[in-house]
Amino acid sequence: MNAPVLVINCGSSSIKYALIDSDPQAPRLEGIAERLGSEDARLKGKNSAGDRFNQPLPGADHTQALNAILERMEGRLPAAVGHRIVHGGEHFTQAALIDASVIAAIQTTAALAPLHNPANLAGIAATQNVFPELPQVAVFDTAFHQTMPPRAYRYALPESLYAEHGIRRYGFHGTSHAYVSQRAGELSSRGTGGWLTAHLGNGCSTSAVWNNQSQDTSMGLTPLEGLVMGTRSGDVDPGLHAHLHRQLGWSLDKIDDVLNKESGLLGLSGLTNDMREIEEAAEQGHATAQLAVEVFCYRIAKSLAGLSCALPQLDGVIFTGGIGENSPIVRRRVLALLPHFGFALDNDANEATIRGKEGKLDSASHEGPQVWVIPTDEEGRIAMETRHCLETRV
Ligand SMILES: Nc1ncnc2c1ncn2[C@@H]1O[C@H](COP(=O)(O)OP(=O)(O)O)[C@@H](O)[C@H]1O
Ligand SMILES: CC(=O)OP(=O)(O)O
Ligand SMILES: [Mg+2]
Repeated sequence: MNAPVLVINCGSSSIKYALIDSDPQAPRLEGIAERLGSEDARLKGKNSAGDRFNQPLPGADHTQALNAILERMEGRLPAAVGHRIVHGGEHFTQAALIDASVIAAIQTTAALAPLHNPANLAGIAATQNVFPELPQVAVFDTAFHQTMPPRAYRYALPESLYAEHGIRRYGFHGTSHAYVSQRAGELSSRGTGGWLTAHLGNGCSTSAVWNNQSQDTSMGLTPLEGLVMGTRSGDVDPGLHAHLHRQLGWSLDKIDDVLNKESGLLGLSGLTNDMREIEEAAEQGHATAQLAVEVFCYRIAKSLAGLSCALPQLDGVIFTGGIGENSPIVRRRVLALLPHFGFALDNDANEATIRGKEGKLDSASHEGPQVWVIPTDEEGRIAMETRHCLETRV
């Protein structure tokens, strides 16, 4: 299949897209339609010459935005559409060609990812309207983590909650953890072995990967467990919900909203969910911004140290995502909290590896576990899995 694949990552008010050729080096048409449903809706992106555009789409919904995206395809029709689907439950261990039964299965897991799955389903419906002839493939964030053993995915809860209601840890950002760990295996003298991966974007998660298979990860039943994120709290005491309800009279919806949308870096700093701005404020002496960076880094280090138990051998750590790829401060502070692991960060390499650069950050002649920055490519991996799904279907 040589024609390009259109990759769609559909959120509740945005559609990220990329048109990806079978030659991974070919330029991509990519962008984001954002603030959909509002008067400020717009389509931002770049064309094949690399020129950027920013087109207002006042009041546009998902279908109208997809039509506008189609007009930016420069006459190249995709052969298939690959959708990022956040939660696939235990139904999906790999990508699936979308039909009525796949849609029904995604609907049954929607309750477990209320922020993500309904938007992903809306994206499928809108794309089927605009491209009724094209095969559509679902690529799941959870699929890569289906190799986790029970000791990692089971909560210590009554058996029936797992057996009858699917309450277990699933993990997310699987396409990213899979891509960066595989890439490290290709680039590093260590090959595929034991890698700790830290995907630090708006959502943040860590993973322990052995021989290209996820052994454990920081997110759980939902993408709220684990690290401190832009607006998500990550781990809190499981008793917190009852406490807030009984002591402050908060409803479950309010608690859910506060933990998902008002916590994390935003909650701690009281300023913003954007790490760039928090680092600037911290630099200028802003105490809550300093605390936000400190808690953020400490929780990453604590998670990586914990996940190392899942690996028979540690070959290295990989940083990725907007923060992992661009923040030498976060990388330095996380590694400084792991002195027993034998990492040896080269400060110049750390400072220089930003803005999409791939590289190893170790001091020369270091033989311990390695430190890598590998820019993630969720879209490229989704396109690859979409092709694979269509080429191997019986
Ligand atoms: N130069 C930088 N320094 C620190 N943080 C950065 C830098 N550039 C981007 N980021 C942070 O990356 C995060 C967004 O990550 P990204 O992976 O793009 O998000 P998403 O999960 O939406 O794809 C934001 O917190 C942003 O501030
Ligand atoms: C699962 C998840 O957290 O995704 P995102 O980082 O795109 O919000
Ligand atoms: Mg991202």
